[in-house]
Amino acid sequence: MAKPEVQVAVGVIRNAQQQVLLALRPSNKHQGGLWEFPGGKLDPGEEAIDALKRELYEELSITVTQCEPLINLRYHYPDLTVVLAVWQVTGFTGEAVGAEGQPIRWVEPSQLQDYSFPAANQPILRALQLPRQYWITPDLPVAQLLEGLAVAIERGAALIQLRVPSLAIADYQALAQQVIARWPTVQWMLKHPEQLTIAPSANVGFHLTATELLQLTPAQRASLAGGWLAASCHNLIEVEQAQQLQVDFITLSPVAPTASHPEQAALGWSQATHLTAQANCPVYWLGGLAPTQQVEVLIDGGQGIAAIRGFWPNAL
Ligand SMILES: Nc1nc2c([nH]c(=O)n2[C@@H]2O[C@H](COP(=O)(O)OP(=O)(O)OP(=O)(O)O)[C@@H](O)[C@H]2O)c(=O)[nH]1
Ligand SMILES: [Mg+2]
Repeated sequence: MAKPEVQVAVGVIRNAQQQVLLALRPSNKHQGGLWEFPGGKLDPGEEAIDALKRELYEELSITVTQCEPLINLRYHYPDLTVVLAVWQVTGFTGEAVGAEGQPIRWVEPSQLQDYSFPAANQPILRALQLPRQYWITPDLPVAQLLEGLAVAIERGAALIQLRVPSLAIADYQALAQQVIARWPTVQWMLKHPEQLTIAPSANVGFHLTATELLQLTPAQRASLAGGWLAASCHNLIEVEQAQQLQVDFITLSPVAPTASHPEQAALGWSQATHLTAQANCPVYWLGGLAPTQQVEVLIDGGQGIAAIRGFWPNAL
């Protein structure tokens, strides 16, 4: 018999202190005894956003006034497949209470890793830690690059891929060490580690090309576990490989035609939406997008936008 599949709307609720609300699932329920983001199943014919509002009123006695999509996930438990539409709730009225008798708790985002969640929730935790913009460096001479980085970081760049293909590996390694030391609060994504002697850590991860992703073995993946691992994807095979190897997030490109790669066929918006729905991890859309299109990307399931020219202060 086919496994049942349930559609679920889930809210990551933030209060004014930016804490996140967790509820304890009753022990007699599916995934009981674990902490959850409040929410519940869609009624037949109900839209996810309406189910979110209804469930949060029923379970917590709050009325949602402002929210934005965070991530859409499909997860196969042994007994059940869940399709989670996860929203970030940034405005609500009323005071949250455990209206069904469930214990609730406001938690600092940095403390979320101390709680046990259903297995489906891992990508939600990653999406929460990642910003909406993924900055990719243009291939510039080092002095100009450092100048641009200083401005970008000043403007809020928090996740940056150091991509400088024209640099020899020794020079790239020196530059990477320099920027990590100078801007330790930035999350740096470096190129493939086999050529580098920098280890993954809390603020240093690696971004694989699609070719590197397709060649990555589970053992190599395990050796990269100390930091974020990302990969560039352009089609379903790569997206599935990323999922298989539990890559933390991906870029999907090119969404629209770009000046830099005019020969590459663009995915187009609907294919990008389709691949994002298959990814089960945070997806940054890349290529031919303006930063102002961020809202549309979020609505269609993306984590946000990745860009080179679109973000960089002096990239052109
Ligand atoms: N609410 C919620 N459900 C989750 C999360 N993660 C996760 O895998 N689920 C799964 O999603 C499914 C639906 O959740 P639910 O039990 O809240 O549904 P509900 O409020 O409609 O409850 P009910 O079945 O008592 O009417 C469950 O199988 C649950 O295990 C999460 O973070 N929050
Ligand atoms: Mg529920």
